[in-house]
Amino acid sequence: MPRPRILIVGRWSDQIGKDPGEGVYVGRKLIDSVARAGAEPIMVWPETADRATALVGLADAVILPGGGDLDLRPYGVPEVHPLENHQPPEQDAADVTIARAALDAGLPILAICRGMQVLNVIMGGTIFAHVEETTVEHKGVRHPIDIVGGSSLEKILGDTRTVGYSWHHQACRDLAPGLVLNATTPDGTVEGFESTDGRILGVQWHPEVDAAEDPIQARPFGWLTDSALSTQPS
Ligand SMILES: NCCCC(=O)O
Repeated sequence: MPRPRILIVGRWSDQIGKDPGEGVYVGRKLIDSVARAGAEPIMVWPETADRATALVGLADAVILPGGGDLDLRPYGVPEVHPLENHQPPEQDAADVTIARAALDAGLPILAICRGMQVLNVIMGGTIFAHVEETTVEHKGVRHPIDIVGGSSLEKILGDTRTVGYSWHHQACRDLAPGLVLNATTPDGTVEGFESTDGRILGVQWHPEVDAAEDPIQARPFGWLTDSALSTQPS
């Protein structure tokens, strides 16, 4: 069976390239995590919904990676929080068009941090524009989580109750229809969700950061590869 093809939406940066100084990239740890799980990582940067649909048609699964903040104004949040760090509209369009196309195609999706928040709002959920620091530090730490018993996440992570590297100032508030909570931090922050049909896994932390050294953090990529293989024609 061929290695499944996993699309990863690129991240915009003004630190890449010489002229005009903008580029699109995927972090090395994310690429390595996918390859190590037995799949082929393919970076994509769609600029229209039609291109996103065409790209998704070539793939077996999708990763919506982490990154800066989504502009929430198109999703019913009129005020921009002063600490929001919006990405260029092209970044939001790339993530949203691929996410919508993957949902339409029924492809497995691993949504990480920003990707999880993007998926939640486009499916009809809501986001906290800024989460004040509580008893749980959310910036650059590995913190404890409570995992919902019987969830897919529990099957994936087993007995571990500490997430990998986590850095965020926003968080999912109300989950969209079709998504169910699978993990929270002790302060109640949403740390993960999954779809009722088993095709979507969202994690607020970044499993790719520790996946090379920590086999548990590699498991979400194994889950995505297995899910992608199960959708390939036999
Ligand atoms: N909002 C983008 C994901 C990272 C963060 O919440 O800071």
